[in-house]
Amino acid sequence: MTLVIENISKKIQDKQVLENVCFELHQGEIVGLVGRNGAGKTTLFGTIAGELLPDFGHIGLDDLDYNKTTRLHDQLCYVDMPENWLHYYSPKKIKTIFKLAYENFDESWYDAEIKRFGLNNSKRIRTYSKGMRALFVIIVSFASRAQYVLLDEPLDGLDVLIRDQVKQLIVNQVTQHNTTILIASHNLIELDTLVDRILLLKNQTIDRTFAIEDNKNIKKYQLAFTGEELPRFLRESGTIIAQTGHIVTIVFNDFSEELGIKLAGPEFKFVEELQISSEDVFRASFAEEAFSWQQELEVDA
Ligand SMILES: Nc1ncnc2c1ncn2[C@@H]1O[C@H](COP(=O)(O)OP(=O)(O)OP(=O)(O)O)[C@@H](O)[C@H]1O
Repeated sequence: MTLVIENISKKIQDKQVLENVCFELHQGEIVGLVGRNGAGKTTLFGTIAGELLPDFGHIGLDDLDYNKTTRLHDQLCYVDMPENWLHYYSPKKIKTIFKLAYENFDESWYDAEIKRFGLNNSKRIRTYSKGMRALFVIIVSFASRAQYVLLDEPLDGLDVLIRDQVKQLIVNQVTQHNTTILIASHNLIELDTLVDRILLLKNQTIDRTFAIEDNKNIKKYQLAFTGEELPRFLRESGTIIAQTGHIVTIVFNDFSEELGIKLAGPEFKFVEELQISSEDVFRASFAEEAFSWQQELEVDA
């Protein structure tokens, strides 16, 4: 089964938030969704889940239209706490609601996890702390046993110990149930340890998809140049994410043998390849904005 997001466009109050968003999610994948604040991640989740109607485009599960096929609705779970009305209810009550909504709801697993994490079964979710709410969302979403689970900032507000447990829950869910999980997060370091690939939402659309593990062409270097000026080919072939005097940290999206030869030349005092992370790719994708802010700060100072 494949979830197909096809040409989704959405305007909110005359503002184009999403435009021609296209991607597919396959069974058993964990995929990250990243973007700047206000990029439209939550809007995209709401649109995929059918809470918001797209202006154009459609969400398909294989050949069927998700929004128009009611029997598909237990194949996807998105709980957008705290906005969701569910927060007025206790886990005990929510169980009865979810059992009606999700045919394969795993009651015994749900009860066991609520108990294991010490969540109060009779207290309304709105009285929970931020971290407890986040934990509850993950438990109820996974207990639905929906094929597709959308998690918006699932690790936000969780302490380190619970975070480790939650990451384990995510991995177990995929290995044991072949669930597909789409995770929106600003925590790129943690995403790197979880996801198979990352979708970058920029300029209202999926600007790029990347997988750090598989992509041997994305490289990060730290180097010191010898001359007065930064060698021009660096700016043309890479994105500088940090510079202090003659020392530069640069990300190459498409590293080649030819570039490797140039870096070994006399223009550089030292050249060292560094381990790349999604955070570096993110910085490189928004380098122009970061650079213009830096310039504004320097003018103000
Ligand atoms: N109900 C609304 N009314 C007006 N504007 C909205 C509404 N919901 C979202 N927007 C606007 O749509 C844009 C996308 O918002 P959204 O919450 O989807 O972004 P996001 O990527 O999830 O942001 P963040 O990372 O900060 O959570 C923003 O400019 C936001 O102001």
